[in-house]
Amino acid sequence: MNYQILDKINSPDDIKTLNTEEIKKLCGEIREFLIENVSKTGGHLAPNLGVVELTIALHRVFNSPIDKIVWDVGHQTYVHKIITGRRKDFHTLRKYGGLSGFPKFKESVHDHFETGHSSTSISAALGMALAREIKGENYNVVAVIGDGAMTGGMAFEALNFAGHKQDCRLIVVLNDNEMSITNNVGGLSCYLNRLRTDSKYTKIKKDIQYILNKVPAIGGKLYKSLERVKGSLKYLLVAGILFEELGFKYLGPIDGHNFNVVEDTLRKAKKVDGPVLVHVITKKGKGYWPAENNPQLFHGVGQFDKETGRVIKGKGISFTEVFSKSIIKEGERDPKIIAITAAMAPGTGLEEFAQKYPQRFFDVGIAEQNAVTMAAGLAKEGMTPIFAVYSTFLQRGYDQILHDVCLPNLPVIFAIDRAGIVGADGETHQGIYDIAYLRHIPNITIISPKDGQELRDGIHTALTLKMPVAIRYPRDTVIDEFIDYNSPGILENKGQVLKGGKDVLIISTGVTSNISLEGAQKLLDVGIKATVVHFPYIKPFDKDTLISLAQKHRLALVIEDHTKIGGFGELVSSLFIEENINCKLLSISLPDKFIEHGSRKEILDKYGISAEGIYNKIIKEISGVGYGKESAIRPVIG
Ligand SMILES: Cc1ncc(C[n+]2csc(CCOP(=O)(O)OP(=O)(O)O)c2C)c(N)n1
Ligand SMILES: CC(=O)[C@@H](O)[C@H](O)COP(=O)(O)O
Ligand SMILES: [Mg+2]
Repeated sequence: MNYQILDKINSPDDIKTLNTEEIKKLCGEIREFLIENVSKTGGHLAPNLGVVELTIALHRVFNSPIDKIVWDVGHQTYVHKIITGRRKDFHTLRKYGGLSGFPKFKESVHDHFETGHSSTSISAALGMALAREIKGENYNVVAVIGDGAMTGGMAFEALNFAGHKQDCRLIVVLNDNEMSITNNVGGLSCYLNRLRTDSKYTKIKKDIQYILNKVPAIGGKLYKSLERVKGSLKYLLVAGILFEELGFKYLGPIDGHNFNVVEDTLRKAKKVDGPVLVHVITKKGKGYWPAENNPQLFHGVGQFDKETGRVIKGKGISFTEVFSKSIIKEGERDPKIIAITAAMAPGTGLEEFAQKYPQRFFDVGIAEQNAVTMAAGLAKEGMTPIFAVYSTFLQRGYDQILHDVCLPNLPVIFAIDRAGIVGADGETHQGIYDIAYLRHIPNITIISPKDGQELRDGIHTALTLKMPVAIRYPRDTVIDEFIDYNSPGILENKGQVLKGGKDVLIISTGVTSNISLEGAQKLLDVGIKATVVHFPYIKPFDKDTLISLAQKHRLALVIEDHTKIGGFGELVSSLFIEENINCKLLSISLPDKFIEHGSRKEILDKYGISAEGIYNKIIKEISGVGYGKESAIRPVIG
C-alpha cells in the first residue's frame, strides 16, 4: 500500500518539517497502516491508535535520540517504531526473529528504556534525568505513562521523589484514556475523571471576574479581597492539585488528538525548570470504530477482519477458561471465596465471576503488591481469597508472598496463569521463573496440573488445604475433551506413571507431561520403552515415587518449560544426589538467558521442550559413549 506522507517518513527528522495539513494526513495514514498490519499480526492495536498525534508531537518537540523518551509498559510504541524507521519490518511484529511489541535497545537508539511491565517509566526517566544533572549535560527526559500504569505503586514512588527534586527537570506525560485493559479503577481514576470533566474551577473564576468587571466601583478592600479569592481558587480547585502538591507543575488537561494543542503544550513543558506533568486526554482505539467501541477487546488483539472488526478466534478450550468456570463453581459453593485481579480480569478469566459476584470481586488496578497483601488481610479475617495473576506479573509481589502470606501461613490461593513460555510478548512476559521464586518459600504448596481436569481438581483441592497455594498453568489450550466441573476430585500429591517402560525414565510436571508422552511414543517407534512419570505437585514433592522409579532405570530425563536455574529439574537432580540414585539424569529446560518472542510452539521447539527434543536427547545419549553391548539399552538404531 502506498502512503503520500508516511512513505517519506524514515526518521523523526522527517516529521519535523511537515505542516499541519501534512501532519493530519500522516495521522490518518499511520492509523490505516496500524489497522492493516495489526489485523494480520495481532497486537496492541487500541493503545497505539490512541497515541498517534501524541507520538508525532513528542518526536517533533523533542529531539530523540539526544532527548530521551521513555514509554511505560511499552505496548503503545508501534507509532514510535513506525516514525523511527521500523515501518518496513512491521509485518514481522511479534513474530519469531521479528520486531518486538515493546521497546528494545537492539532495535533502535530511539528506544531509550526497555519495558513490558507497567509503572516503570517515571522511575527510569528520573534516573536518566539525575544522571544528566550529575554529568552536567543538557537534554530533555520525558516519561510517557498511561492512566492505568499510573495506578501502579512504583509510579507514585517515583512521583514522590521526582516532585521533591525541584532542581531536576523531568517531563511526565500522562496519557489518560480512562482505560487500563478494562475501565481504569481507583481513586486516582476518579480524580483524573474530575480533571477531565470538572469545569467548576473555570466557572467560578469567570463568575468572580464578572463581578470584578461589573462593579469596578466597589472600591478598595472588597475589590482586593475578591481578587485574592480569585487568586486563591488555584489552591482550592486548581486542576492537577494532586500533582502540584507533589511538586509537579501541572499542564492540562488537553485534547490529545488536537495535534497543535499537544505540540504547543509540550513546548511549554520543555521550558519548565523543574518537574512538570502534562495531562493528555486521548481515546483508546481512536480512528477505528471496532476498537473505539471495544477498547478492551482491542487492547491486545489476535488477528481480525479489518472490515468487520471480527476477531479470528483460536480453537480449543484454554486453561484460563477452565479456571474461569472452576472459580464460578467454587464461588457458588463457598461464599467466602473472593477473587482478586490486578487490572487483568479478561486475561485471567475473572470477568464472569465479577459479574456474578460483584461484592466478592476486586480489581485493584496495576498493583500486584497491594493485591497480595490485601489477600493476606482477607485471609486473616477468614475469607478465602484467590489472586488470579500472570506468572510474570506476580514477580512484583514476591516480598508480599513471602512475608505477608507464607510467613504467617495465611490461606491465599495464587492462580498463576501464563506460566511457562507465553510467546508473542517475549522476554518481559515469559512465565518461566515462578518455580524458582516460589519453591524456596516455606509453607507454600505448588500445584502444576497437566490438563484441564487436574486444574479443576487442583483449584478445588487448593481451597480445601487452607494454606498458601500456587497453581500454575500455561497460555495454552487443554487436551482433555470433557472436564467435570460439578464434582471435582481431590488432586492427590502423588507421582503418576502415565506410561510404563524400562529403558528410560522421563520425569515432568504440568502440561510438559503431555510432551513427555509424545516423546515416549517417538522413542517406542524405534524400540525404546520409556516410563513417563507426571508430578502434579512441585511442593511438597512426592520424592518416594521418584526414588522408587529412578532406582529401576539406568537413564532418566527431566524436562520442564521453565528456566533451568531454580526449576523443577534442579529439584529432581538434588534428590538424585541426596538419595544417591545410580541412574544417569539428563535434563531439558530453558537456558539461563532471557527468552525471545515467537509463538509458544516455536520457542518450545527451539529449546528442545518437545517430543523431538526428548527423542534427540535420549538417542544422542544412547548412541554416545558408555552404552556398549553390556548396556541396559542396546543401540537400537544405526
Ligand atoms: C506489572 C504489570 N502488570 C500488568 C500488566 C498488564 N498490562 C499491560 S498494559 C495494561 C494496561 C495499561 O493501561 P494504561 O497504562 O492506561 O495504557 P493504555 O493501554 O490505556 O494505553 C496492563 C494492566 C503489565 N504490563 N505490567
Ligand atoms: C501489554 C501487556 O502486558 C498485556 O496486554 C499482555 O500483553 C497481555 O498478554 P496476553 O495476550 O497473554 O493476555
Ligand atoms: Mg489507559
